[in-house]
Amino acid sequence: MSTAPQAIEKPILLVVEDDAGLQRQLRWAYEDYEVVIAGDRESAVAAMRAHRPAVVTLDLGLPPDADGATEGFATLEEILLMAPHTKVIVASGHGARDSARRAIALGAFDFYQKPIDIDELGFLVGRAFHVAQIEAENRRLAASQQDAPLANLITGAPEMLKVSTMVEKVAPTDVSVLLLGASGTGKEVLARGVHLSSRRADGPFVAINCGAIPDNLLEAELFGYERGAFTGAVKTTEGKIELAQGGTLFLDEVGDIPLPLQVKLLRFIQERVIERIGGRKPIEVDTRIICATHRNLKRMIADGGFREDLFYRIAEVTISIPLLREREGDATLLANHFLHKFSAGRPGPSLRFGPDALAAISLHSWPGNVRELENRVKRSVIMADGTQITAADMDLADQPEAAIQTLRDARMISDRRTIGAALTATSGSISRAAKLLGISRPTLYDLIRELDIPQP
Ligand SMILES: Nc1ncnc2c1ncn2[C@@H]1O[C@H](COP(=O)(O)OP(=O)(O)OP(=O)(O)O)[C@@H](O)[C@H]1O
Repeated sequence: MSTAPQAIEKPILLVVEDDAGLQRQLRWAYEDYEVVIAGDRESAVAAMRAHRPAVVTLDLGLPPDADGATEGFATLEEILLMAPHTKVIVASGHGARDSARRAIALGAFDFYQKPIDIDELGFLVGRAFHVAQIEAENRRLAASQQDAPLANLITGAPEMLKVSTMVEKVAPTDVSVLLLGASGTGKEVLARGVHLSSRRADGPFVAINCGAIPDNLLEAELFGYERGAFTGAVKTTEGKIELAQGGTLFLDEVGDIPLPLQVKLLRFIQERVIERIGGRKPIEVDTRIICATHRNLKRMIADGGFREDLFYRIAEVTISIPLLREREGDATLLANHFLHKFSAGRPGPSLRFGPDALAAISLHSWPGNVRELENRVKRSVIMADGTQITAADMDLADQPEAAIQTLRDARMISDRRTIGAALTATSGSISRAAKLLGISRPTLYDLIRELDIPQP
């Protein structure tokens, strides 16, 4: 039994040519393409709309200006306006090099001189299809990378890969997520990642740093107010919660919200309804809440600074983000990423890190985490003379001090890691974790406090 050969779709080549003889010749010349012919600007534009060819050959001498090039240029411009990535090969009459040059300046891909040599034109057409295909593939790749929810998260460290896997798992669900991490560790990057991989990705992502807004203004920022609600309330204003309707609300530094406001926030989370300050109308808001803090909320609960009921509402899933110095290799990786970002478009030869800068990057303890690294690289791009960035350009020249600090840090890092793992393995049970670690419960408590270890 024989199977019918599968029809392979040929790429479409649009030939814009008014000469009937040449039209016939070209129609049969290229068997690798589906040739579509157009004799003037109007039919060329119609064919573009109908077929979206990747490659077009265009005779500049089109009616009503068959002896000039105005109609040809107008057609070229319309094609590129409609589909800027089209590869247009223009045909110019003998001795019309200026026209060819102008066509290239307008965005034509290439040109050839009449009379037509079918083989030569075939070669140009083949090359144009090849380039068009590579460019289309690059655009597709770039778009898919841009759209990837965690595209902005640069990391090679296993600890962070675990974090991004967790983000990908919780994102499609509607659970509340609490991100625990020191300043500059990328909490907002991850919160955005959760939003972008969720069903709310088309809705707004509204971020508010509760620690940066004075207590007396925070309520108005979050809940909004009606005109005349207080002195200075000149017009009704929506709060951040309302602005996050249909999307995600990111409450950064949630531990900084004062207790009375915590009560109001809890009520919103339970009832999904808010009232603006000075307003009487309940407003329903459908939003997902992601919180973050660098504080130890469990300790705050014990000290009476944070409501336990609110904690359980905002922390259905908790994700702990490691410090930059705990992510092996990431400081160098990120430094190169930021160097690339900040030196793009800079005139002169490309910059790279010199050996002392690279040593400083891996020895420094990065108390300000990724944000500090980003700022230091930005600074170094401005300060660098020549092509090599030095440790001094990053303001990291005091190596011995950094190294000594690193030894102490190394112990802390290892202690944090081991204790964190024991707590995770025992689902946060202090007595079982202490047993696993071979230390007493009070010692473990002390270490948790001293090393500021978030508890799962
Ligand atoms: N893994 C990463 N890859 C690339 N850029 C990152 C990464 N982590 C953080 N950044 C960048 O570092 C800066 C700080 O990150 P982000 O604002 O997310 O941190 P944060 O933990 O929310 O900080 P803060 O607690 O101070 O608000 C941002 O410019 C962010 O784009």
